[in-house]
Amino acid sequence: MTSTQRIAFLKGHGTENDFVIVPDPDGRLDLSATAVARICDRRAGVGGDGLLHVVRSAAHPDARAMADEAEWFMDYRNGDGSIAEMCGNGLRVFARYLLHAELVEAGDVAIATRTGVLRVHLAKTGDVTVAMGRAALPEDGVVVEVDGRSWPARNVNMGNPHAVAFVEDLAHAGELRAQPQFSPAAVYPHGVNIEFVVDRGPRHVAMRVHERGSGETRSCGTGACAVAVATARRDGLDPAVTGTPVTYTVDVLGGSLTLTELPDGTVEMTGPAVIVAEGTFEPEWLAGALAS
Ligand SMILES: N[C@@H](CCC[C@H](N)C(=O)O)C(=O)O
Repeated sequence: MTSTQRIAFLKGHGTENDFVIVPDPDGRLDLSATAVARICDRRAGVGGDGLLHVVRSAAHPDARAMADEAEWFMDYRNGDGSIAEMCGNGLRVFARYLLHAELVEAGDVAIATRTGVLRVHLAKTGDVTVAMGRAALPEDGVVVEVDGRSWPARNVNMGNPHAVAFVEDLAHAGELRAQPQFSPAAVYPHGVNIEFVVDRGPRHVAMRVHERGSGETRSCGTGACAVAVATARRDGLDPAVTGTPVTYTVDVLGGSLTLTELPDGTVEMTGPAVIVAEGTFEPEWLAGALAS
């Protein structure tokens, strides 16, 4: 890229988990962690919880092997520039962008991610449904602690790591300006996303989340999946045993998501995905960010 080129970006969100979308079909941009953090900076950059780098699978080393199955790769980055395996809200927004840019047609779309190829059902408008794969729930005796209170937490892996703690009051999670303490540290060698959950009614819960690499966000799609599965097990429900799908509504600060666990153990997530704005980076500013 030369400093005179105008590079486009878009802004989007899914239940107010917001993303800078950077289309780069041929994988020409070298997005270092520092460059991503500068773009996601809410005061000195565009601002977002994370960044969705839109690249053809064939043009990215992490996705080349999936190119026959999925033309597009979601190269997701957290707001601090770190790479995460998966982002559920991001995947809905990514799919909405592909349709918006006429890169795919409405219907069923396969998208490559760092957890493999995932399938998205995309109507021309409205909510997006994503097949998020299976949750793994190893029994690890995880404990989460905030401001002197502690709770046992369920370790749930949705491609990325989660600790789900059931609390009496979401305010007990505190200000979530920093990562809550957790133990044993060895369970999460690469960090963890931590969800705090309260009951709202039958098969209906609410959560707050502290995300690895982004801080407190107003929603986390993989977190909502983890919460739905952890709540189902707490409630004595397991679709793999009963053969009956189980659906939970999970309220997040930025809206509501619907999660269904199917008898084959996979989880479907349905929720909004909104493109908010389109623009171009100032070439000099972007050149500085990319060089940092
Ligand atoms: N907000 C995302 C999760 C993004 C990745 C996460 N912060 C991690 O590091 O694992 C979602 O909607 O799933």
